[in-house]
Amino acid sequence: MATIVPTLFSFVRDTYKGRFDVDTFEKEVARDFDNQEIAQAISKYEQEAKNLRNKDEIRKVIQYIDLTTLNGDDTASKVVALAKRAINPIPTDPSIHCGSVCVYPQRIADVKKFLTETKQTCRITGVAGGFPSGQYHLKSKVLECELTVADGATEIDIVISRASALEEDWKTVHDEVLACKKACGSAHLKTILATGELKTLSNVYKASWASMLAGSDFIKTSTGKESVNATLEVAYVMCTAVKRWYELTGQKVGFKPAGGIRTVDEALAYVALVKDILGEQWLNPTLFRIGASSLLDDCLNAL
Ligand SMILES: O=C[C@H](O)COP(=O)(O)O
Repeated sequence: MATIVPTLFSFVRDTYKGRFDVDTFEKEVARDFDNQEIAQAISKYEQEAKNLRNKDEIRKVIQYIDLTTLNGDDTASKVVALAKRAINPIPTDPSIHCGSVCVYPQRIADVKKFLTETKQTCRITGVAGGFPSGQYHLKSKVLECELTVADGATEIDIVISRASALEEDWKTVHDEVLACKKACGSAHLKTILATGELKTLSNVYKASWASMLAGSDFIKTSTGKESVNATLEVAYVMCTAVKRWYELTGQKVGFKPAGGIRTVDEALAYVALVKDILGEQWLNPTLFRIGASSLLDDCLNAL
């Protein structure tokens, strides 16, 4: 049994890798979600968040944060200040670091230069691949990923084509993510589903599946630029997909809720959800991040 299980995992993984078969996809994603069951689970997570609220958990939340600025007026000095904050978010405790610093492609080189000159390390996330609308030629999405990695990004957050998703063209969604994954080389790929624009939970599940099939290292809820960003409801569906993927392939895909998460209580509800659906093993920055521009302020106020 001990040898059969890894063999089965690698067989399933190799069957899926880089391939998209419409029939197999449709069969795997043909599932409904019970809204009442999700609502009950969410109120449980919100309750548990209150129990989790203590200094140790808040310190952990800080380490999950991809500390983000994604504004048109971002400058070198602004992103360097953000990187300093991500490296040492709690001035009295140099052992704590944020998950990464997350900026637009044109600002990656500024962060990289600062880290090189000061001999410091920090993961650098670049949003790329037509962020945030996804309404660009694939060639330009791929080039943007390549350039962003060349400038020093260690992680790339791309966004799926909502047009293809809403037209139920899941093969195109998959193929675009796959092309970006190849363009990222060894940089980690986080794929944003922009769930607020996907209309149904079934679409959220399908988008999760297409993204994981294409090799995403993480799936992420939102860009922060949609009118509806991260919710516990879509987190429930995405983590259910991550769990199913793990059961089938043995591969752990990370989860990143992002957009509109501003308070410790909100963040801890996501922690409770991940713990319940995926287990403690997902609760570390390798597999769980929170994309946020202002959550760190509330964490520091609560310490
Ligand atoms: O990926 C991260 C999000 O863009 C941050 O969104 P936020 O500014 O609402 O925290």
